[in-house]
Amino acid sequence: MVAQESALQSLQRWVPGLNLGQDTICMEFAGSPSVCVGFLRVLPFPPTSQKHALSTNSNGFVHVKNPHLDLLPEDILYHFDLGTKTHDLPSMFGDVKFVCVGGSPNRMREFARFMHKELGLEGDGNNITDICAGTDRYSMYKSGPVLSISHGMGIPSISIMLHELIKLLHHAKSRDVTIIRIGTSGGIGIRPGTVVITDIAVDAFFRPQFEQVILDKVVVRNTELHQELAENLLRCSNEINDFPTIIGHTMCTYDFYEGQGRLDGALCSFSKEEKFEYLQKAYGAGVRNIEMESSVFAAMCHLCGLKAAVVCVTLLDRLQGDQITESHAVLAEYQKRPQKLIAKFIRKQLSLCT
Ligand SMILES: O=P(O)(O)O[C@@H]1C[C@H](O)[C@@H](CO)O1
Ligand SMILES: O=c1cc[nH]c(=O)[nH]1
Repeated sequence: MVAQESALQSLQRWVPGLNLGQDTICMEFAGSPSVCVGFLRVLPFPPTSQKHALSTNSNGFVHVKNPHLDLLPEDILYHFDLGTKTHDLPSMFGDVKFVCVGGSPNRMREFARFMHKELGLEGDGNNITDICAGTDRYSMYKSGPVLSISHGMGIPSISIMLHELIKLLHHAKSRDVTIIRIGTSGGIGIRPGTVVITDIAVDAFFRPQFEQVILDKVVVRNTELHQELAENLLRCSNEINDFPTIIGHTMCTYDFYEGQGRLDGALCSFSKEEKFEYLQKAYGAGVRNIEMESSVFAAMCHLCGLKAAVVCVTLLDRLQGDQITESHAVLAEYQKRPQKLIAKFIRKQLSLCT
């Protein structure tokens, strides 16, 4: 009990306003020693400035927070079909400055081709090869300093990819990396085709946190994204002036159907009225879109010192319906919007445009 109290006191120094309770929950913070204490209840919004101070990474390298890694003779990144002994990761990835991730392998290949052209790289980019061709779990393409990777659907899939990606960037000694998820989502109360830049990812209870079960404990992780990066991206979109873009909260769910309040799944255990009440409540809490990866993405990037953003286009307004009824051509054009925005941002960062 004595040890627990002193850990709690030290946590309170990091997070003023931390509330003690009887829940079996742990809270982790970027930049702190690996703090994990039982019997805590945490307030949802530790002050922003404090959290950024905690995650500041002075040398620009990507943090891995796992002391066991140093003991491995070789690190096999199994789902990428890459490894520290079989591949020269620093020469393959040491120059990476931007990592863009999204659910679909085809979308991420198209993005890599698009970036190849946007960066004025040699050739037409059409013969760009999948670095992870030895596995069909994920696809990975590299266009100059831009890495483009697919992550599949949902939290478990993107989480596995991120563990291996963060280790890859660490082994490669990549520095000052910005990572952006470019995806699709369902909007709430906004015009389909609107691009939402996430300020904070929230769970299905609208709490800005991600809960990860580790051994027999629930560990609560912060899901705030990089606010300055979000505002910078919004400015880029205003300059393009081609499609509506807003900053808002993104709700991350474990399911596309019942988990997102849809009435059209194989199962549905609630009424139409309950669905609307829930979505209106989400809107009232600041949620403007729903997808399935942002919370773990924000949490892992924050802990590892990666500057991260989530930029998702909305395919429909969930207050108007559940089914995605737009034509393939319209959906394809919508999916291109986050890509155009990120291309503009990267070009600006590399001083390739004003
Ligand atoms: O990046 P994508 O477009 O795959 O993200 C959303 C969330 C789920 O993965 C999927 C559901 O259709 O789309
Ligand atoms: O409604 C939607 C559309 C895309 N992706 C989601 O997760 N939900």
